[in-house]
Amino acid sequence: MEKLMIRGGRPLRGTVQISGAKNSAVALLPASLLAESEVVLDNLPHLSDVAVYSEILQELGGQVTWKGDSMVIDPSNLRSLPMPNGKVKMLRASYYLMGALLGRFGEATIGLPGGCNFEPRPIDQHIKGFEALGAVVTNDHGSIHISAKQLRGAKIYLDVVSVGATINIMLAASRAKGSTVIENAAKEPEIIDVATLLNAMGAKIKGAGTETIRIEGVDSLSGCRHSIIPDRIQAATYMMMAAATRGDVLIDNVIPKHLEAVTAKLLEMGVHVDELDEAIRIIGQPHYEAVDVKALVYPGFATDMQSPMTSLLTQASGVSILTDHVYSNRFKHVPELMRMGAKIRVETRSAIIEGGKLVAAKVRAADLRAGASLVVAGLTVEDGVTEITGVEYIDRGYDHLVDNLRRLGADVWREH
Ligand SMILES: CC(=O)N[C@H]1[C@@H](OP(=O)(O)OP(=O)(O)OC[C@H]2O[C@@H](n3ccc(=O)[nH]c3=O)[C@H](O)[C@@H]2O)O[C@H](CO)[C@@H](O)[C@@H]1O
Ligand SMILES: C=C(OP(=O)(O)O)C(=O)O
Repeated sequence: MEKLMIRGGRPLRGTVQISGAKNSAVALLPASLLAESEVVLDNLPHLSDVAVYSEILQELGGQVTWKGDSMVIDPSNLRSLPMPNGKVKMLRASYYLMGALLGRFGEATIGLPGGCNFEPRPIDQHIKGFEALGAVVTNDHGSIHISAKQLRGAKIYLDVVSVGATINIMLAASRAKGSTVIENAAKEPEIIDVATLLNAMGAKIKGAGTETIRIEGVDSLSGCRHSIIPDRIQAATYMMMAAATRGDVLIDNVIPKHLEAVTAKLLEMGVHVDELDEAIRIIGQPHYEAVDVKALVYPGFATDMQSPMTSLLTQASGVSILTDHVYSNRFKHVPELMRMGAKIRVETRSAIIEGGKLVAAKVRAADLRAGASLVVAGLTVEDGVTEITGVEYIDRGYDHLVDNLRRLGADVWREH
């Protein structure tokens, strides 16, 4: 069993480079399967989710070659093989194979997805979208079979704003006959990134990033080169680490606009934040005010950032209330933070956090962002060593974490 060990209490100082976005990468990799020739993805993060996805692409007959931070994907010999089990269960984002294979081959059989299991993650809106495009969808003991002789464009209103459903429908509709309109679409930057790749492949998608997306289906898509947007969740986590340790860190290679919700909250707490063109500098302060945070769909404060934010709020004076309107039970980090001395109470969809010093403890990351929250917390602890297990979850979303933190002056290492 691997552990992440942190001897905290040192202000982080220096520069950290943010890699490409995991939540874009895991949608762009399946999107590349829609092309009939080579796709090159640049700025791809070296994460376990990306490694698993590249193995899935190879199982389907794709050829995958890493070249530094770029991946060359040759989908010309691809088939739509049934994938009821195995690697698809290791990832939430394996559900994008449904839209991609349906678009390319008119057929897909994919096991229900895995990923971080903080609460049920339904796909009813994805299925509603595929059915509206004319596909027949059946569930055979947890394996979803989707087929259509000919996908036809349709008007689809999403009952809930879903990033996954918006992207999955865009993937399939790119190859449908006629026009598709997605109403009440999600607006996350990762959706724009997927639409940018698909358009570079020859798709006709307009309105990505707004609540109405229009897709004119095309007969075929071809290869292209695309650079992935920076990871806003990783960037937000480093912003919180810098603030929590009262450090001074330049978070480089980011799109500050994608981080506005977190920047606004840090400023409200009293953190010094400088927004530059492609970087954000965080200068920690001795005193922070408690603030209330609501996790919402974009451009609101992302649900993926709320766990590390919980740890930062333990460093503020007074009581903060953090409410998650996307996933009401995403609080698996709270009992572990309480082992570290945090005073937090969870009521319905809110964590009520009273500021105070944390102590070293042995804790377990129950999911990816819960893990990130324990790292933020561990970095603040002045005496002793915090031991974090469940490191495999953290590896899903933070590449070169130990190296990055060490370069910023943290005393952090991994142990078996
Ligand atoms: C809106 C939001 O912040 N989404 C985040 C969420 O996306 P993720 O893809 O998990 O979630 P969605 O955006 O799809 O879902 C948002 C909400 O809609 C519900 N839902 C979703 C699909 C569906 O078919 N039916 C349904 O009821 C979900 O239960 C959830 O409450 O986690 C991803 C990875 O952690 C992030 O990249 C996304 O930014
Ligand atoms: C939970 C996350 O990932 P996934 O949806 O891929 O499980 C995340 O990125 O915070």
